[in-house]
Amino acid sequence: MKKALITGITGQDGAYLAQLLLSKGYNVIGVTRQTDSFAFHRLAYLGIDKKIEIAYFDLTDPKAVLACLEQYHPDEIYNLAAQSSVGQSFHIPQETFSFNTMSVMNLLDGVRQFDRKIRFYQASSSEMFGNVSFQNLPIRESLLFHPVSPYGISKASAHWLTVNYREAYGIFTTCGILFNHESALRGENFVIKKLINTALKIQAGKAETLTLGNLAVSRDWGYAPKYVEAMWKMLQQERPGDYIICSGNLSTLQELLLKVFDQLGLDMGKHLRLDQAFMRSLDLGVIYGDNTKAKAELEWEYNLSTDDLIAQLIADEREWMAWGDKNKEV
Ligand SMILES: C[C@H]1O[C@H](OP(=O)(O)OP(=O)(O)OC[C@H]2O[C@@H](n3cnc4c(=O)[nH]c(N)nc43)[C@H](O)[C@@H]2O)[C@@H](O)[C@@H](O)C1=O
Repeated sequence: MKKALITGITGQDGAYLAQLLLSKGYNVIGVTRQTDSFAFHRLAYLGIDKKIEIAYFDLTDPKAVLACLEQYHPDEIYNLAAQSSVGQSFHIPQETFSFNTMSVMNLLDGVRQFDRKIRFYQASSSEMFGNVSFQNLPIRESLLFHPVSPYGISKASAHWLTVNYREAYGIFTTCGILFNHESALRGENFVIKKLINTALKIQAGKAETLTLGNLAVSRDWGYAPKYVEAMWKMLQQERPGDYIICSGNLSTLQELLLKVFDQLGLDMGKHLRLDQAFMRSLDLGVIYGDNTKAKAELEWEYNLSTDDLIAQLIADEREWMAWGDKNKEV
């Protein structure tokens, strides 16, 4: 039985990836610093909270990382732990940068010291590219990084650390450069989750207003459960590489907002407010990617249109909210 260590197990991607690996017969160990039971609500929702062994420690402590590797000796490590909010990274830049780089350094160096045959996946991000000129769209793996947020800068550093351990020590390390990927398990501060969750509450008479920031941003939005499949595929290849994982579809936030309000029969004029507080010091205008390499080399499939995505997210959110109502104590 293969053993996988997933850091960031309590987040959206950690939960879906754990579900996928369990379905493939893996023994899954999840790493987290959080001890309150609410932290595990995503795993409970998927019905897998009792199937995962949890290791509680801080990834910024190199001794604790090495001890964990020695204790569990995983075949594969999926490093998903991060301060993942771009907006928040402008308010807590030191914490974002130090956690998002030192955690990766400690894991990679732990692998180097303990067992170089352990395979390592790093969660890189489209935020590393920053604002891209029109002729460089759609973004491919070869494009130079020019991040424009403390988060993007931390992810670019972590990305190059991961490449360096591959080149310097021959360790099988791979980076998945993921564009925005959404689901009902997304944190509530991310915009698509906030939009759909609030719109459903407005429809049910449980909320009155949706407050957003910049609606003009264009992004490549995708469905998270499909994206974790690519993470697993990356670690099953003969040779390690870095892959863009995206939908290839481009929409403005305003277009998505209109589609959601339209599907739920809501009046924008009545329920939408704009607030400067949700605008960023620097934001990405238009960004979308080219997933050709992932589709060809990993045989990764992604066929959802933006309309399919919205319909799926609304259906999933309804199920998630109903589960939350029934499991208030979780
Ligand atoms: C690939 C990347 O994807 C995610 O980062 P993100 O793109 O910043 O995601 P988000 O949902 O916070 O913002 C998307 C856009 O929506 C705009 N926006 C407008 N109004 C609100 C608003 O009210 N809230 C938020 N959060 N954003 C808003 C906001 O200004 C931004 O342009 C993370 O997974 C990250 O870890 C990652 O790697």
